[in-house]
Amino acid sequence: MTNWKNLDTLDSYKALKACKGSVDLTTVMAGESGADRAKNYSVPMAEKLTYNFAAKEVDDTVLEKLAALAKEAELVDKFQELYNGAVINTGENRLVLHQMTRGQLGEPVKADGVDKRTFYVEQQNRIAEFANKVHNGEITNAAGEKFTTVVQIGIGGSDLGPRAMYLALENWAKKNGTFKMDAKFISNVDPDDAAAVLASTDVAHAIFVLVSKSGTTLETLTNESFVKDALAKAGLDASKHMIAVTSETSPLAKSDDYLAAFFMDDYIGGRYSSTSAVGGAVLSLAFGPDVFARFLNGAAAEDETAKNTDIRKNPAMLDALIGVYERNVLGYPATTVLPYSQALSRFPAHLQQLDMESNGKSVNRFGEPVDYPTGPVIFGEPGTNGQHSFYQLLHQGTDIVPLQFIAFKNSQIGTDVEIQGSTSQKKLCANVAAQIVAFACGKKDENSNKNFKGGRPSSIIIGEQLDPETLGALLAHFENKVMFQGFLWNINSFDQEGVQLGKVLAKKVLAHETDGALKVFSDLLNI
Ligand SMILES: O=P(O)(O)OC[C@H]1O[C@H](O)[C@H](O)[C@@H](O)[C@@H]1O
Repeated sequence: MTNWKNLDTLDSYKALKACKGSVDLTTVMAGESGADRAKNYSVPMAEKLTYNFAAKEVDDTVLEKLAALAKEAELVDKFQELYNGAVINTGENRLVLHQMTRGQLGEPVKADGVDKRTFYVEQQNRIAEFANKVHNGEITNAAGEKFTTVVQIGIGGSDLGPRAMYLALENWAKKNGTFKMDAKFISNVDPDDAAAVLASTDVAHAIFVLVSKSGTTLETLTNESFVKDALAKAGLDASKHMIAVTSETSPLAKSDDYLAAFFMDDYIGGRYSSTSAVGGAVLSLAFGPDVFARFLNGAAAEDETAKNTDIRKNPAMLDALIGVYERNVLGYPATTVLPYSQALSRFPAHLQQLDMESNGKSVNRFGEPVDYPTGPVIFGEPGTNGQHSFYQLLHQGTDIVPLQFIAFKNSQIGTDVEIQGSTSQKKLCANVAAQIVAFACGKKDENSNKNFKGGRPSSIIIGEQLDPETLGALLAHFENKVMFQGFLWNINSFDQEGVQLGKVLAKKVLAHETDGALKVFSDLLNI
């Protein structure tokens, strides 16, 4: 059994605090020293990705102290307990098994009377069989015609991850001949979301995937009715156009309203569910089950790296430790994810939920207030778009915001043009390289308005090309990073009580059970 202790009680954390200010990026990232760091401060990930931390405010001494912290906080041992089936989600008294959807990292885990790895693989196989039948025309609409579009209805974890993954692989699949069906997504309870998606969809040839782990989410159930209404108006039988993905214990699980139902369970948090049936259904329908399997393999390979006790061989743990150093010792309140890849346009939105819903906590696993900052604010946009938007603050603003770049050597589609001696892909990569050094080193100017102080830390994950395996590895990296940070902060990263209050009050507003400010706002909004 491991010891769960608050970060500020650990001796290695106290030692780490003494390192504050010891690394000046404007100096160490300049000249030969910068070149050495760029070469050596790099850790291999799975699927030919590398995590490079040359431009972080660390040196060998800080790294030594981070390694001591990893050991004292028993990070790898805690991960081991997690994948061997301990009740890590103390708030909800649940196991945490999302890594098991992509592999068996440790001992078999039995829960609810079944072997959990077997259960997840069974669901994958059921989805694969269903998707193959849709693709080969064994499952069709009532007129015997093939389905051409899949529309996912879900919100939060039942939307963001699957949507980001779909967008990440859409062009890759088209280029590689594995694209099967267009996918669309309806998430918001704003009627304009469902109405606009439905208006652009040939509903007679669409299969809808209703995704809700709990089966009780207001937005999703409302959108289900919205879609059923549209299907009825088109003279179609909704039960022949809709499948469900839910947990076996949810109210949806036993309903006859669906063509088929696929299951996840309570041991997979919504924001960790992209590799479960939640992502599996839409991605297998859109790209084929083989592509989904390759995505899982990439995630599994990255999960294996997270078992390593050596911080130079465990990129997620190293990334997590540096993040906590930045948050708690250096005092940086936010971080930004900047993929230099248009395919990852919704990846930052997914990471917002993954990170902030997991680690936005003020009490530890035992319900006691913690005296130190926990999860940072996280936001992002693809580069180079972000450069023409919010980078001004990142370069010259009063807050230092650590940056997390992601870039690939090759584009997905391969169509490119050479202008002024370079392709667009080279221009994209040149920009990310330039930004790393610009942020770290800055540039002196006598005109203070044009002066760049530098000293702004960044990391970069570099890959060959964004494909199913690299995407899986990338996703697993961030999931595992968030998990390790939760361990360091001694918080439960797997529940989300903070989202409840607003939902309860919204119900009161709709029932007109309001007074005070709530009543006035209800009137102002004409509810
Ligand atoms: O999948 P569902 O049960 O419908 O939940 C959808 C989402 O809503 C909740 O409010 C939570 O904040 C999210 O963690 C969850 O992913």
